[in-house]
Amino acid sequence: MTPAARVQAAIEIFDSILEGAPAEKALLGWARNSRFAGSKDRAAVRDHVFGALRAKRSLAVRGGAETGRGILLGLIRSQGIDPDDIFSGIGHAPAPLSDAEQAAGEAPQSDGVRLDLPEWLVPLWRASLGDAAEAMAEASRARAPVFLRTNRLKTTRDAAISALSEEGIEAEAHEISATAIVVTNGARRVSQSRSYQDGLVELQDGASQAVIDALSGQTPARILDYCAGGGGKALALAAAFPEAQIVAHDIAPQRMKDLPDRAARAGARITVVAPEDLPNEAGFDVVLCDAPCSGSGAWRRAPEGKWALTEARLAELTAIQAEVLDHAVDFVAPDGVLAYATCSMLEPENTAQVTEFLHRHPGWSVNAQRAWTLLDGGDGFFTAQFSRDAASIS
Ligand SMILES: C[S@@+](CC[C@H](N)C(=O)[O-])C[C@H]1O[C@@H](n2cnc3c(N)ncnc32)[C@H](O)[C@@H]1O
Repeated sequence: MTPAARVQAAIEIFDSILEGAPAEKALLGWARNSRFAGSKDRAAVRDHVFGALRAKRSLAVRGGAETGRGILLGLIRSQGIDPDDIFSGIGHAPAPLSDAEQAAGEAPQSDGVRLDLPEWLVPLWRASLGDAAEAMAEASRARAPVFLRTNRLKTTRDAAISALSEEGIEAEAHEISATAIVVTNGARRVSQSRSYQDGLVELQDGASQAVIDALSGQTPARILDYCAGGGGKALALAAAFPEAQIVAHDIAPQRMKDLPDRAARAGARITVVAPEDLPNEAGFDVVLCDAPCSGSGAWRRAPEGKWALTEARLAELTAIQAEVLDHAVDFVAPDGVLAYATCSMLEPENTAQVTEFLHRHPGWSVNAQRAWTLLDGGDGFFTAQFSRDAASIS
């Protein structure tokens, strides 16, 4: 495919996203119907679509319309490419620009457009991030780095980097976590590599790994991953605490369906427990609640979440987060730790949850709290650890 044909494909895919199709589904549908497209074409089209999604509002202004064509025109302009080279109408290229499209492209006006955020979110974004708000909005428009976690059950970080290098994947250690590796070249080959398939490394964001590092002062015998989902954190817990029994739970147990296979590949022992069986369990030294959240710290990876978030949805999420904490607290051993985490940078999901939890649960204190922003290299994350006050342990 020519560069221009790739842009035309992205325009059509973006139109179906604007009509309500999930981005991954729209890309898959296009790939299935475009057997002529090679892997480089698919990667380039995907980059266009996700690049456009991350900055949808400002690009629509630059391109003069909230359509696939307008937004992709905005993307081409933002990349400093002459639109006439792409919008030529030759072969499978998009049609030449109209006079109106030639004239479009003025600078974005409102804060929401300039920062590429939904308008209602701008004040909350500023209140949550303070001086870093603009930098974080800008960083949310960039592509996320590909992070791997060294699986310490099988290897060391240096050995994993060497093994990747032998397979032509360049990677280096990242300071965000003692297990973190960032891929500098060959990211698309990771999932097919021996290093990945043999379980030396897992795909996991760096800040996600740092949340597990934050528990390193503990010597737990039993750990409950209360919101285990696909099991990324459960696997990291199993590697960080090889002596501990790790129990994985999720309100939607089908989300954990791949966990036994992932654990086998990683050489990790994880017990998956069904929600109806959880009441038979108690007395965990660590209970981790990696709660459902807005995902605002991970919008570089999942930009659709940015545009889908509404005030009502945020209120729903904060209610679920409080409920998760209130249920999970019963599973914590008397001298155990309740750890809360979100991949969000929004205050109502983070410090406000901590304050409200302490109000609802007298006799508990926070003993550690930490936030990571995109400037730390990984996703935006938050964690807090609670424990019972000595006087309330009987
Ligand atoms: C952020 S995801 C977990 C990601 C996972 N820990 C990982 O590292 O891959 C949040 C999970 O919480 C689960 N969840 C939502 N409400 C819950 C509840 N009330 N109790 C337990 N899990 C819940 C969701 O099904 C979802 O899988």
